[in-house]
Amino acid sequence: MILNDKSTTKHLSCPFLSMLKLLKLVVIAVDENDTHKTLIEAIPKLLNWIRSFQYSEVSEGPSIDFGSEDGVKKIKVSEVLDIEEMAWAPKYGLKGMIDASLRVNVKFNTSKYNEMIMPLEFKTGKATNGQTSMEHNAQVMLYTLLMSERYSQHIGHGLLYYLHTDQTQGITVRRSDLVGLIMRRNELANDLLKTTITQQLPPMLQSPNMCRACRHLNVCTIYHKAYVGTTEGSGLGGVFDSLVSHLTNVHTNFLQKWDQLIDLEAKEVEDGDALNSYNFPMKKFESSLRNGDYVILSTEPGGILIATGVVVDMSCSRISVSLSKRLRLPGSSRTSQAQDLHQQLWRIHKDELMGSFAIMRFNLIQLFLQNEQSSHLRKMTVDLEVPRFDSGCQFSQDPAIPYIWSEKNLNDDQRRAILKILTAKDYVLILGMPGTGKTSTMVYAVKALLMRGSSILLTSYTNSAVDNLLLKLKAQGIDFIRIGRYEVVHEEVRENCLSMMDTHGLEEIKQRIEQSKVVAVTCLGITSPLLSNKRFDVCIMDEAGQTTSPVSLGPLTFASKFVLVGDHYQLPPLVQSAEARENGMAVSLFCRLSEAHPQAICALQSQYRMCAAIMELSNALIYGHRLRCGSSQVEKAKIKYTALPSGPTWIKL
Ligand SMILES: Nc1ncnc2c1ncn2[C@@H]1O[C@H](COP(=O)(O)OP(=O)(O)OP(=O)(O)O)[C@@H](O)[C@H]1O
Repeated sequence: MILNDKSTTKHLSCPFLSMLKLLKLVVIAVDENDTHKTLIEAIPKLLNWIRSFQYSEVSEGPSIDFGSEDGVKKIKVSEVLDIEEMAWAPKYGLKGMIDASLRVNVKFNTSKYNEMIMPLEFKTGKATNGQTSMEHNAQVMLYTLLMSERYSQHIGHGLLYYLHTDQTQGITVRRSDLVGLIMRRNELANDLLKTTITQQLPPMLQSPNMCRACRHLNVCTIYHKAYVGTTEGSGLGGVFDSLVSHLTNVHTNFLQKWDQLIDLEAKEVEDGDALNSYNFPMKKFESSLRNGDYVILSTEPGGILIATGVVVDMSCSRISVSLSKRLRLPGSSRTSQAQDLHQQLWRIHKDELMGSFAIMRFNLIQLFLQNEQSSHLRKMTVDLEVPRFDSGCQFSQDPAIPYIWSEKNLNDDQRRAILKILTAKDYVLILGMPGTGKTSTMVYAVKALLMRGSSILLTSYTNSAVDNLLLKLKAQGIDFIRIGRYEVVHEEVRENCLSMMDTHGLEEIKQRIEQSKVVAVTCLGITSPLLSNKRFDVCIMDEAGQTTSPVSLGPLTFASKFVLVGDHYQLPPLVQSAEARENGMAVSLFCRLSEAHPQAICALQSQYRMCAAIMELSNALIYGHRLRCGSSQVEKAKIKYTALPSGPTWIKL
């Protein structure tokens, strides 16, 4: 069926629409019809490739040029071992994802065919000469190295297929080329290592032609300015100045400080107990893994990376990981595959690249880019400029103000907090002591902002805090979109996840996101492609007192003003490295802004969770008697306890 043009096109194009929904192709900002057309046009070429290269007893296979040393060879593909194979070689410090891993029969000068394993790399563009072609060749050569390690055999050839020109090129690996590539890799690794030890970055290339076209130019120049500082050192003259002239010493010190703190914390986590290995079935285990964590699966012993996935379920004896494709051990035969997988001892560890540190670094650098949004956020969070508020009299026509005054479910503190949010031009800090109705206040703040027509990004560090707020919004009949992986979202909120909605194609997805006034996501979920290019009037962040600054900054970049809700008297952000903690990593943005501008704080002090005697303990120890009971019922509340005849002897009434 796969080799029949019509049915393959039909087969591949039908699930395409639903695939679009799942893959959230909104990110690449392409027209759905164009994408569809590209795919449909590619299918005949791919089928043709498969037809001509597939193994046959009768045909010789196409002739492929493997370069001056090996010349032209006839080749036939006898088996596709894997597609998108994760190849990771800790020995060389390299990893990659191979488009297709093939078993190939190659006819050398004799009449005999030799069986070989080789990588096939697809390129959608043309075969060019110059730099690009060199990069493609180097990529395939490195894949052969990774595959040699993975399949425990020497792999010395590879294939490159250019879809645009329908050309297949053979690549013969020369030892000298590999040595050159490994040396470049080592130079890079050495520079990175030096950076972590001496806090000095490698020099810039100082090549205006190459640098101007480089997509990392912004980030590279910002780091260069922070660590080295000079225009001469950049080798880019005026271009460098135009990219970084907006950065002051305060900015570069901030960037350096947080960059180093993130390094310290990342090092601690990597060296610490983030690695967990389990055997199937598992004995009882202790783990720092959580549902929803991105993980890497590798074999033990050997440390060969097999797959990446997401933890979807955990109990004390079992861990379930959702994988994007079938699990397969390289070198294992089809017949023994199931048994080999079962007998394998597995190592499962957190994929930190997909995790918080990469996002923290990304957020940090975003703050220093030269654009209007970054500039405003920088003024507030780095320069600590005084936050501005409108005077209430400007809002005589604003429906949100009378609504808040008339809302009976709010107490005075909560009302004052929401009015402050409505009048803020930059940001507000809501200090919510325990049980004082932070969540309820956020719900009514959302209602009031919606009356004004504002768009709102709701966020928090944990999925549970985001969903807790959403459940209350739902109870009030407020519509929202929840961005996040289905498995980690509260089941009553799942129908608000885009992947669960009945949408028809990209345009509708884009429209729904565009039109939705309330979008909710965790602080680390902001890298979702669905949020690219989306702007909000306000970002409301819960648990802000427990979230580190570089994590908090991410969601704030999406909005014109922000509301941080938290209580820095409760738990600070969790920081594992003692050195990072001592140097300020556990000081949240909420805490920093509270200390810099107490006038931006609105405190919720009436609590509904503790009777007077219990509250007094919190008051005496932490809150300096600012906490009060929200009602006399709360104040006098008592638990009615009826002692059971066999009840614990230590409880005495
Ligand atoms: N204005 C109010 N009048 C009466 N009860 C209220 C009021 N505001 C909140 N509550 C009640 O107080 C309790 C705590 O509210 P909520 O969960 O919103 O507080 P929180 O500050 O988010 O809690 P936490 O300290 O766990 O973060 C809830 O039972 C809620 O119904």
